[in-house]
Amino acid sequence: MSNSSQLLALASAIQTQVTAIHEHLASSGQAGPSFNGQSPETNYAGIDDIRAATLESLTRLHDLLSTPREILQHRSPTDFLSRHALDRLGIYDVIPVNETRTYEQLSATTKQPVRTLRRILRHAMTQHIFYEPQSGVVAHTQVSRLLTENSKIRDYYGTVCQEVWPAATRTVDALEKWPGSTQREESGYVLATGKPLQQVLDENPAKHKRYDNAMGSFANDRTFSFEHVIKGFDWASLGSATVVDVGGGVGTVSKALAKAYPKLNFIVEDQPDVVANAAVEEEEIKERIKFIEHDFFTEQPVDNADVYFIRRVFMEWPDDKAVLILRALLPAMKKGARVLIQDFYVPEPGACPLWQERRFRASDLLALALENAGQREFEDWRALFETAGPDFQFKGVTPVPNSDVVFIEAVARG
Ligand SMILES: C[S@@+](CC[C@H](N)C(=O)[O-])C[C@H]1O[C@@H](n2cnc3c(N)ncnc32)[C@H](O)[C@@H]1O
Repeated sequence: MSNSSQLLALASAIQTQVTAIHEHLASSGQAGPSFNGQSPETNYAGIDDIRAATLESLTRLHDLLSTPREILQHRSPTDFLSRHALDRLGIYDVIPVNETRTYEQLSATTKQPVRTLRRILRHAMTQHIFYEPQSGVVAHTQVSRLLTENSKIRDYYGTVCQEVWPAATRTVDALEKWPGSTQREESGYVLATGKPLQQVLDENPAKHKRYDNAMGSFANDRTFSFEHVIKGFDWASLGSATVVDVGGGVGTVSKALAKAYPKLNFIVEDQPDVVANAAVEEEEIKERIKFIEHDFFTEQPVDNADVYFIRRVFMEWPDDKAVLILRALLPAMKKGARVLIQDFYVPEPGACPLWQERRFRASDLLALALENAGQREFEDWRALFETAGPDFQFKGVTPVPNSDVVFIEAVARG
């Protein structure tokens, strides 16, 4: 296909895809997407795969039609400057979602000159954060409303601006200073702040709270929604089985699984201070969830479980430590017992839509900047189990439809 025919093919795909979206929205009585903060958010349930395919076609068409120079200009190092300023100046708190404010009113509240506020807000407006229904008057878009109403998402971007951004500016210095290091103490974050992230969080309760809240923002999205855990693996096929939730926090995920699968029993393991805050209130699952204190770098205390489930743990540890976590399971594992991991994953280049791959790779570099950590590709997961020892048989990586997550599976050879 010639390059210009490719443009036509993409345009035609977009026409078909958008027609399907339009028909779905019309038949479900929805007005369709709008940036206006007063409009309801569009519900794409049932057509999310078509929406994703449309975004892919659009991304490719947009990039193909951009000149090389424009491609370089698509992202600016100051993209986050206005978001950082809006967060720090508390602009979200001074414009109620159904109201408007003039720049003069905002100036009186924030003590910043009108011109500064105009520059910052008008930059943010190019990212659909606020808009001016008439010149000089600021109103909410759906994006600014989301940041105003959803404290978790706001805290996520607060963390991005105040922790990730400074770390990113020093990450290449760290790479030069400590080539190939995977130590948290040798990250861009440490060069930017003088301390590893965990220490900064431990010493600053407000930052800690914001960080924890930020992590919670993934609970309902394409990354770590419980729904992907519940539906993404055939738990029912295990029958009556025992699942050890290694590093399972206060058991939130085990509780959701226990409700969905009445034949499963769970043992949730975590550090003593976490287990101390864990409890099960619900009668229907109370008998099927136990908590124990366990350091996952030491030998696994629960013998002969069917599944050792490890979710959102490996993303925090470099390979040398991840291997230790895997090896600590082996003495307890019977033949055929599974290690089931749910974690971040980066597909091979081109194996998923470009807009999605950009997100995966951005989050990979985010982990590098903050903690010298990183996301793993297929080969990395396979190599991890290989290094952990011949007693593991790596089974592969299974994507969960309509999500950004995968299940990574291995069994004990016994
Ligand atoms: C990101 S959280 C994930 C929690 C849970 N698996 C989930 O998906 O919601 C990582 C968990 O690992 C636990 N953790 C960290 N170091 C640990 C260790 N050495 N032994 C056991 N748990 C640990 C933390 O306390 C935390 O609950």
